[in-house]
Amino acid sequence: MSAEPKVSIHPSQASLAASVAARLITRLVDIQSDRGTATVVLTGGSIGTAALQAVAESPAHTAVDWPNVHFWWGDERFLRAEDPDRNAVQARAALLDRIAADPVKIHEFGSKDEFPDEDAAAADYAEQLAAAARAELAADPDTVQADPRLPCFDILLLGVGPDAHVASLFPEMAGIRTRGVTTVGVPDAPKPPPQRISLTLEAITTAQEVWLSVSGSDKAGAVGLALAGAGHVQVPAAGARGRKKTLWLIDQDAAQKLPGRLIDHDDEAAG
Ligand SMILES: O=C1O[C@H](COP(=O)(O)O)[C@@H](O)[C@H](O)[C@H]1O
Repeated sequence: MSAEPKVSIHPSQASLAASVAARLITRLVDIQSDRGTATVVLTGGSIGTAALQAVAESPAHTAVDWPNVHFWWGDERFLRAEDPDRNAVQARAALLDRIAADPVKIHEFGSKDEFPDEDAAAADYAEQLAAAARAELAADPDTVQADPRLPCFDILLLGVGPDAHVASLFPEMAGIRTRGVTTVGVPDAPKPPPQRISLTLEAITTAQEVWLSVSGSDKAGAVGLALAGAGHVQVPAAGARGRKKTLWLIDQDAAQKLPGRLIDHDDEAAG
């Protein structure tokens, strides 16, 4: 089960980041009003980090019950814990250190300070995820999990690289082909740093909602191919879909090669 992509186009990178932030705040409030807690999977990258900063700067963010939000990551760069290039370090500066998040619910990937290599850190994250899934089920036996090894991800945020990579799953490489596990160590990413850790595509597609945020003309080709229905091994972003919603939030520069049938400037269409 996966949702067909919907596309929302924004005039600029700044308005895109503000829109992602506003949507995220609104959805978290909605989810928490139903269930009390919410689970979001964060991304690194330019727009992902700008959107988190926009959340922190929005007066509306106080409507979210932040101590009851779980934060996971779709991928991480395998570096020392406080390296400024780590996605978690950037997310902390942009948002997590500025809200009342519960440290126990901030689930970072392990670092080079703790693990000998990216495979060991990936295995540890898979175990953290599985433990959270077990705890979720114990707290509410009616929880419907898409995969018993994973907690229910309400919203999973992704950026997209110019080569169409998502998380740290790069075209034609082993990570995007990996099946049967929830996380994967990436020893040889073409984008620095080479050592990374990522959720697998199977894990990403368990999310209820997958939101891909993309800005810039250098990514227009990747967006066009992904939305034209390319294969996920060549174009990983094409395979990133949510079970209930797949939402592409892009700016006009990234929309230049969008298949015509998908162009809809009415933002509500992607709601
Ligand atoms: O390295 C990464 O790149 C992608 C895309 O980043 P962007 O700066 O081109 O938007 C990001 O989604 C991923 O989390 C990150 O590790």
